[in-house]
Amino acid sequence: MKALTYGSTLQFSTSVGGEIGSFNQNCKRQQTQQHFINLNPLKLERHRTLNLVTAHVSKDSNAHDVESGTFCDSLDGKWLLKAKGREVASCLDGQCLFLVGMMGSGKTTVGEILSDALDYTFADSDKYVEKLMGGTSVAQIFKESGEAYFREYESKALQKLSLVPQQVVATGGGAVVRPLNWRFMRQGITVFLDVPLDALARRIAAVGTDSRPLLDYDSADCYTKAFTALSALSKERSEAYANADATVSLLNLAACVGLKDVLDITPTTIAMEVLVQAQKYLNSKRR
Ligand SMILES: Nc1ncnc2c1ncn2[C@@H]1O[C@H](COP(=O)(O)OP(=O)(O)OP(=O)(O)O)[C@@H](O)[C@H]1O
Ligand SMILES: O=C(O)C1=C[C@@H](O)[C@@H](O)[C@H](O)C1
Repeated sequence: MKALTYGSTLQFSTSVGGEIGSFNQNCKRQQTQQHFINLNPLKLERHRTLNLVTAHVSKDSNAHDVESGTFCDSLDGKWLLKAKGREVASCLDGQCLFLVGMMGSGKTTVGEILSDALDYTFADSDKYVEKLMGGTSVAQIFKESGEAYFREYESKALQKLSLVPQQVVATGGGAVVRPLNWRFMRQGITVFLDVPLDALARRIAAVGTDSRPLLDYDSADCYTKAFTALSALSKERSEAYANADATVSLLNLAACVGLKDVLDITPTTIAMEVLVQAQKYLNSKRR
């Protein structure tokens, strides 16, 4: 049996039913190539005891999965995410969590997972704008009425959404540029999903640029036009994204879980890191 040693960096500390358990992920692979998941037996609610001391990782097949963070998508990983979610929800005390980041950074995908972990509802500000506009798509609004018009409605959407407690909100990629929007987002906490441009362009090229009007402007191949437009937008917006209360850097996270390609990090692993960073921020505010 292989085992993983989890020592630091990704710290999933859970407090459930009064008992504390900790899940520490050591990013540095042991010289010996020995892997060992060492988790304290966790006393669960309803007196169920989950013994997470060992995760059975077969020699050949599953070791890579664990190292790559797929562990987080296992049953134990999902349980840990839920436990962490409860812990962070109690610190949030009903405040919303706003995800900010470039188009394709995973705000919707990760946001839905987070809402489940926190027992929050999920809202997508682009979808909210479409609802306010009687079902007209964002791409159509850009085409028919222009970006400035869309931005007005985006601010209205964020204002409305900021009034509803216990929500995870996936914001539009450009929401950060308007100071007014920060007033609404500051009602809750903001987390920036920082994804390298090349990875964003590869993701977007896989689904096409049709629904993302700011990227759909010339006849170059999908990857090139996405990369070119994202680079320009990212330059304009990097300072604004840095205003977020916490940042999840996919580059750091990939290094941490021993992955070469950030696109191999699962949404559940990213969601866990959002919770870890959000909690760090909330704790620092308390001090
Ligand atoms: N960690 C991930 N692993 C694999 N695919 C992902 C991951 N995160 C996002 N994706 C995929 O990337 C694409 C973009 O993700 P998503 O829609 O969540 O991003 P977004 O930040 O909400 O984008 P936008 O601001 O443009 O609406 C989707 O096709 C989604 O399935
Ligand atoms: O980055 C942006 O400016 C945008 C991102 C999308 O979420 C949409 O809000 C819209 O396509 C504009």
